[in-house]
Amino acid sequence: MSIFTRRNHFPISHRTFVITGGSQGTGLSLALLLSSRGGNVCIIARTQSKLNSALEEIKAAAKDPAAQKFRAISCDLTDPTAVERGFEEVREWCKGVNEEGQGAPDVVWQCAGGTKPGYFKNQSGERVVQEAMGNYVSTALTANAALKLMTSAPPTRPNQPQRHIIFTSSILGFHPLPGYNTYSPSKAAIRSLADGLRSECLLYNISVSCCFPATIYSPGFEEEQKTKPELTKIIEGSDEGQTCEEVAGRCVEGLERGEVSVVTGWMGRVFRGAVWGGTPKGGNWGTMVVEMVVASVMGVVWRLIAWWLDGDVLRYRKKLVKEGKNVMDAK
Ligand SMILES: NC(=O)C1=CN([C@@H]2O[C@H](COP(=O)(O)OP(=O)(O)OC[C@H]3O[C@@H](n4cnc5c(N)ncnc54)[C@H](OP(=O)(O)O)[C@@H]3O)[C@@H](O)[C@H]2O)C=CC1
Ligand SMILES: CCCCCCCCCCCCCCCC(=O)[C@@H](N)CO
Repeated sequence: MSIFTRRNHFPISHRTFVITGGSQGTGLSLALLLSSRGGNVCIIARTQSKLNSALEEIKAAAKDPAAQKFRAISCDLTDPTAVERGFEEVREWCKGVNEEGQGAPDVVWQCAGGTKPGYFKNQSGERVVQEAMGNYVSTALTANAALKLMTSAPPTRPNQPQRHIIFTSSILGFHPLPGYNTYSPSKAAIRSLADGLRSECLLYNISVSCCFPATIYSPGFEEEQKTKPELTKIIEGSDEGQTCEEVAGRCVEGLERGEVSVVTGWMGRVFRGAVWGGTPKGGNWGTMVVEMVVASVMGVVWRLIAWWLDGDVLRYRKKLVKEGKNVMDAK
């Protein structure tokens, strides 16, 4: 951590990035940002057609199109065999990108994930499994494959910046909300994995960070709105939301400052402060002091927020009863 200097902890130019979920939404915005700053970018997602059009956009955004390299890999990250195969492709691609033929990327940034919100009892058993797979299991498999690659091809350049694995959780990974109960536990599990790996990866000199965005107006969010219960929309109403570009930019800024738990706005700060825990937050001394103040205030204030959030649920129940609706059938 820098005390007096402002070292950039997240150099981009000439480095090699793998972005899961890079075919749309936040992952695509990140890929575009990294490309425009001179990074080599490989995106991973399932749907080939979306990968193709995203790759064209990413190439068009390049800072130095003649020198930068790009790749799209179709892979279902919930399937261990597919992940192994996908990362073999990453290894081969990296060998061609790095001057020294290093068969590993500098950064693996995980953005794949999503949810179909709904009351938990209304979700199918398959949905419960799918969300655990699509959010937590896919992330764990990707981190596993990324670490295998990074440790089998150690850095060879003098003063090569630390390799880096970046996770994407959500503020719901700090504290869950009604309507998101197939999703929030997976995002909390991602937070736990990031915490555990951050410590374990000190062994290999590999950095691990985790980003915690709030509402992002992405294609995934548009889909969410179709099944989201009215109650969830009411509770979420106090969050302004951000565009994909804004979230991508804020995450990169946080990483440049050396933050380990990266939030993208004040809502994120509040949630992170409520779940202070033992995770180092990173960043400089100034931000650390601010975080400590937020955390100590939140220790008290979160009691009130939790009470207010439960109040939203109870008020909504009252409203349904008053309208003569069956609460058990709420959707
Ligand atoms: N939108 C929001 O409000 C918030 C989102 N987040 C998190 O941020 C991340 C990005 O979200 P958002 O921008 O909404 O993303 P989108 O839902 O718009 O896009 C998701 C991306 O992930 C890919 N993907 C999904 N499942 C898999 C899979 N099994 N294997 C490979 N790729 C997969 C999709 O491509 P394809 O379907 O072709 O595979 C797509 O590229 C997610 O992890 C999300 O949970 C966090 C906070 C808020
Ligand atoms: C003074 C402070 C008051 C705090 C009150 C709490 C308000 C709750 C805002 C919830 C926002 C939900 C973001 C969900 C993001 C997400 O991950 C999903 N969209 C899935 O993609």
